[in-house]
Amino acid sequence: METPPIDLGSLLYENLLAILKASQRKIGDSFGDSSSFIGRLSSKLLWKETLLGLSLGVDRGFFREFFEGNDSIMRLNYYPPCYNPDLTFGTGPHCDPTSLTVLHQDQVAGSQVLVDGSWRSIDPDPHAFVVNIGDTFMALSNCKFKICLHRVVVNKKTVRKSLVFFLSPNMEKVVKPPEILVDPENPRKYPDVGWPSLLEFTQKH
Ligand SMILES: O=C(O)CCC(=O)C(=O)O
Ligand SMILES: [Fe+2]
Repeated sequence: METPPIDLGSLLYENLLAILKASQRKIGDSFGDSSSFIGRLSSKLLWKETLLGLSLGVDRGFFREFFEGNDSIMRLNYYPPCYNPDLTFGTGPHCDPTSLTVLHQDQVAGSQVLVDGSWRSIDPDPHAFVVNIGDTFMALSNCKFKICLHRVVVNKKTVRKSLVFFLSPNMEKVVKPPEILVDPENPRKYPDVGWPSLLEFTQKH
């Protein structure tokens, strides 16, 4: 009998939403609670073992092991209105050094991504998360997944807020793709690199 296809998009969305809802109550309580939330979010993200693992054909244990004891962080961004929005950015063009970024924006537009040489807005949608590939995941996937350059523009009138979760390995980890992603046609694109060195390199270049 054929197994019904998994709706990975819904699975991801339902999981993230449940965890974020729980966190909104908890973050107000104390920092201790918010850090335990980060632990839960990173260990329960089904997609890091299913969506990404499946699409790469990588054994699910690989990501579980790589992200064990991860040093993920959460950032709350606040962009005040700007008198001269054409002269500055909320956040200048950059790629995230971390593995994966899960972003939830409020109803104010501002996030943009570079596609084929032009900047495109990511329309705010309360029912959607924006998921970015970071440098670490690009190296881990032997460049099968690509980083994306993004930025935030500001506006004259309205405050903008966003909530960002950065999935990162712990500082002991060496970033190295699984063997299944390396063969003579797809040689290693990067040498083995410790996560702290990769982080430092991405911040300096
Ligand atoms: O606020 C946003 O939409 C994006 C923020 C961002 O790119 C970041 O915090 O790395
Ligand atoms: Fe970013």
